[in-house]
Formats: sequence, structure tokens, C-alpha cells
Amino acid sequence: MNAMQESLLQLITETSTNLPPDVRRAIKRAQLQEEFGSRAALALNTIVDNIVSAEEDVQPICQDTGMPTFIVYCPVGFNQLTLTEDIRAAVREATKLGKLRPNSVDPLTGKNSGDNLGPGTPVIHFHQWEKDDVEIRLILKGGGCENKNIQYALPTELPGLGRAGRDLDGIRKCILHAVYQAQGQGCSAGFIGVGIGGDRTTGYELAKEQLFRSLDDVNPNETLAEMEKYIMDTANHLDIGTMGFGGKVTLLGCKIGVMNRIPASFYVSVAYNCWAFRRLGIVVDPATGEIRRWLYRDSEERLDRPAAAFDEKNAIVLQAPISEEQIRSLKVGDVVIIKGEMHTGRDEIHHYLIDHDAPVDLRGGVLYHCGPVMLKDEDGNWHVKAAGPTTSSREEPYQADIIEKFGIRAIIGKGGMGAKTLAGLQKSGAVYLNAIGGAAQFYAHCVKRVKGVDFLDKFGVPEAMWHLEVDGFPAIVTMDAHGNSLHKEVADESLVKLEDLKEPVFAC
Ligand SMILES: O=C(O)C[C@H](O)C(=O)O
Ligand code: SF4
Repeated sequence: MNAMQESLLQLITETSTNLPPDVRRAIKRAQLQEEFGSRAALALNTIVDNIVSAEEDVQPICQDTGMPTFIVYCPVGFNQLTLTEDIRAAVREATKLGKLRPNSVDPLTGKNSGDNLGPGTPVIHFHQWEKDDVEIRLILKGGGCENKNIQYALPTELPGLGRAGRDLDGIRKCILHAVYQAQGQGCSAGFIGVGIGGDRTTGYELAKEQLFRSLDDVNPNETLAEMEKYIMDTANHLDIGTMGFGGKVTLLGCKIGVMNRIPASFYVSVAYNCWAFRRLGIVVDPATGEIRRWLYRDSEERLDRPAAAFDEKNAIVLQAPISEEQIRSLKVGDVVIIKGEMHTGRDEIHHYLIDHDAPVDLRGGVLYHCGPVMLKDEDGNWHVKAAGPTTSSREEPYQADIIEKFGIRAIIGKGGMGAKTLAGLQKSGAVYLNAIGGAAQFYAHCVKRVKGVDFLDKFGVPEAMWHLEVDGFPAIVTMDAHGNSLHKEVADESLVKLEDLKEPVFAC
């Protein structure tokens, strides 16, 4: 690799494994606000433990390293074609080293390219400027929070908030609604970038651009500065909390930008980013390709590993295969520790299992909604490099049927599931366990052995069915076999809180 490629590899590795100081500070502040022993505090402790491990071991903070997106500023005359090739080479190498998960999938064939290269991936935006340096910023924004982006066309009617008109107060309502609708599914507590104006494409681009601002900056536009402050204060009263467990901190950052629109369109676009807010940048010498300095790193922020994220003493041990009787004795709020075998299964596997047999006996088993980062050693053995949960709600159309068909007793995921699954849990005697989203190192350490894999060639690494031997794998019962769902409770209560914010705040 040439010097530029080495610099880019460093940028990718650091972005994937080492959260920037402004993000760490926001997470630390959240940790201080949540009550000791609460579910939100437990989730935040796990997150902090994970951040510390990822940095120490130079491994991905979260297994979903997203759609790598590079924003490049370069001097006039700089060769953008060469830099594009260098970026592609660095992305390929980072994937080989397990710093990026192979995430580039052909939507028509379902084929994962395996190296994060393919039509449209990675994303690279070039801009010219008058300076001599080349500045390269990178964001790794995962799919769960990307799915929670939302775009509003004003005027509109919003659940809980009523009419949102083409004015500042309408904008206010859209942003509050955007935070509410994400619930815990985008791994709250999150960050939002908001774009006001533009068209559908540039509105979203503007929203994503805001995610590159430092969390500590102050918006030069006074109106927007006021709106950012209002949203930060107010959204944190929705009590959605970390992972949607309820809690004082729901939003960690809000940055708003504005651009002109055309008369017929009025968009408010919101880019939601999970707590694993991975963005960094480098300034590179265009002649040598060497890094001159890092962006977002003008200060240092250490996080201390919490004594114990989960209180193992009071946890209930679930040894797989699990009996129906033990599952039916569990209730929402119980902390469990899983031992034994679990099987990963996400979108492709659910789609497949509806019409086919499972490759292994799943009776009494644990199905983990997870697409890990895996590496094979020289002897052909697989190792888990990152393995946090994925958003479960995507499997809602399939889950209840799959639980019943295969006799599964526990589903592990994050963000919760809906009414159909809740009824299915009750009928078949199963539970939904919430793992802490993004805590990919924390859970990777719970895997003692990779027992095997099915559908690797067919579906690729993240979507394959991995058979894992785990020990000391903690999670929380958030949907039980008695018809209770913490997710429904938090969603209902936060809607009531949203309704309280209906009255105008900003002059129209
Ligand atoms: O794809 C994943 O592993 C997780 C995804 O980012 C999600 O939040 O659902
Ligand atoms: S799993 Fe959570 S932390 Fe990871 S990319 Fe998805 S939303 Fe972000």
C-alpha cells in the first residue's frame, strides 16, 4: 500500500474502533444523569465498557460499519481519480482486517461483494477548495439508525403533535416527531442532523452534513441555535432513554442546517445517528500522502470501564436448550445470562426459514438477530470480531411463525418487536431478550467458540447462520410470554409526552 492508502486505512481503523472525544463527552454526561441501577444506566455502562474494549483491542465498536462515506476537500488540480482508487484499496484492506464488516450487497441478487466495494459503495463526495491540504472526513453510519432517518413534507399532520405548518413551529414539531419515532430502534441515545429546505436529495444531504459538525459548536444562525437548544432540552423529556428502556437521556446532540427550497416543496429531513457516532477526519499532505493532523481530536476524553455492566448475582441463568416452563416463568425486567448454543439469524434467514427447514435443530433454542464481523485464521477456524444485536422489528412479519414452526424459546435482538410477535411469544412460550445495541465487543467476548456456519456462500458473512457457543451472555427480558412489552409501554408513554408539546413555541 502507498502512503495515502496507509493514511486512509488508519482513518478507517480509527473511525471504526475509537470514538471521538466530543461523542465520548456526550455519553459520559448521559451516564451521569441516569439513576444508578436503572435499566438505562445498565445499558450505558455496557456501552461504555464496549467503547473502552473497542479502543483497547482496536476492534469495531459496532459490527455494523455502515455505508462508508468519505467527504473530501482537495486543492484545484488534485487527482481525484487516484484518490478514489486509494480509498477503494484502503476499504478493501480494512475489510480484510475485520475493521469493516463486508456490507455491500446487490439488492437484485442478494450477493454480498465481500470487500465493501460495488456500485455506489463506498460513497465518496469531492469538493474543491483554495487550500493546499487534502481533508478527508469519514462517517460510518450503521443501517439501524439509517432506517430511522425521516423526511417530512410540510404542511403535514403528525401523530401526537397535530398540524405542522410551513413555519418554524412546524419545523420544531417535525424534529420532535423524528426523535419520538426512532424510539430505541436506532440505538438511542442518538444524535440528529437536520436539513431544512432543499429538495428530497439535497435536504437529506444537508441533514447528513450536520453530523460532521462538532458537537460543541454553536450554530452561527441565531434562530437555529435557539432551535437546537430547545430540541436538546425538550426531546430529553420524552423519556425514551438509552435503547428505548425509558430514561432521562434520549438525545445526545442536535445540529440543524438550512438551505433554500422551491415554492412548492418544504422539506424537513432528519438523519438519525446511533450512540455509536463514528466520524473522524484527517488532513493529508497531497504530495506525500502522510497525515498532517486529525480532525475532531483537539482534546482527549477518557472513559473509565465500569466495575460491572451487569449484576450477574441477580441474573437468571438460561442454559440452552431452554424449557418452556423456565421461559414462561420469566417476566419483563428480568436480567438473564445465557449459556450454551445460540444461532444467528437475521433478514435473509427469516425470509428463508418461512419456506424451508432449518439446517440445525432449533427446539428450545436461542435465535440471535445478529450479523457479526468474522475472520478466518490460517487453520480455517472462524473468530468473532464484533457481534452486537441488529434491529429486530424488521423480522416482525416472520417472527411469530418461525418461533412456532421451529420451537424456538428465546429471541435476542434490540429495539423490540410488535403485536404479532408478542402474541406469538404468548402462544408458543417464548421470550424476547433485548441486548444492548452497538455493544459488539462486549458480546463478542461472550462467544467462546464458533461451532459452525450455514448459508455463508449464499447470504454472505452478516446474513449467514452462525452457530455460537456462548457463556455469560447478558440480556434483559423486554417482551415476555404473558403479553407484556416494555417497548409498547415506552412508546405509549412517550406519545403522551409528545402530545404535551403540541402548543406553539416558536413564533410563526
Ligand atoms: O446490521 C447490523 O448489524 C445492525 C444494524 O445497524 C441495526 O442497527 O439494525
Ligand atoms: S447496531 Fe446500533 S450502534 Fe450499531 S450501527 Fe446499528 S444503530 Fe448503530
